[in-house]
Amino acid sequence: MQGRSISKGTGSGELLVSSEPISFLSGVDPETGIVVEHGHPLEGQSIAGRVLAFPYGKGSTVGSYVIYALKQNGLAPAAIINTETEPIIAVGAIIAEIPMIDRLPPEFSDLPPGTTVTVNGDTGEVSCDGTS
Ligand SMILES: C/C(=C\C(=O)O)CCOP(=O)(O)O
Repeated sequence: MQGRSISKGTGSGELLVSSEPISFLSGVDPETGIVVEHGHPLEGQSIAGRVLAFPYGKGSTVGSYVIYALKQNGLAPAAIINTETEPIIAVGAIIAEIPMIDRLPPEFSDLPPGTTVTVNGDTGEVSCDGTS
């Protein structure tokens, strides 16, 4: 599936999908990689090593730095997919060198949980590697 390149590089992992936006500052613990926002659909789940898909970022601009801190701590997502990104997530992914794309076709939402996907941030493509 073809999307838009945001941050270069290639990353593979199990798809973790949030129907809701994510605030990295105060919403994700950079020391554990776990979503800690109360009531968030991903609350309690680790984003480390996953291909993290969510609509777009929300909250503080400091979220870019939290994404960088996650990478420094070895807890970053393998790649990020947004429906339509905005500067906080895009900057975080670029400075942390996390592959990132957005603007995928609607069929992307048909991929079942547990699918392993590869995100190519150079070309903007995502490919399905199978289910685990
Ligand atoms: C630079 C900021 C905070 C800090 O140094 O901790 C301000 C961030 O402003 P937001 O309105 O939260 O983006």
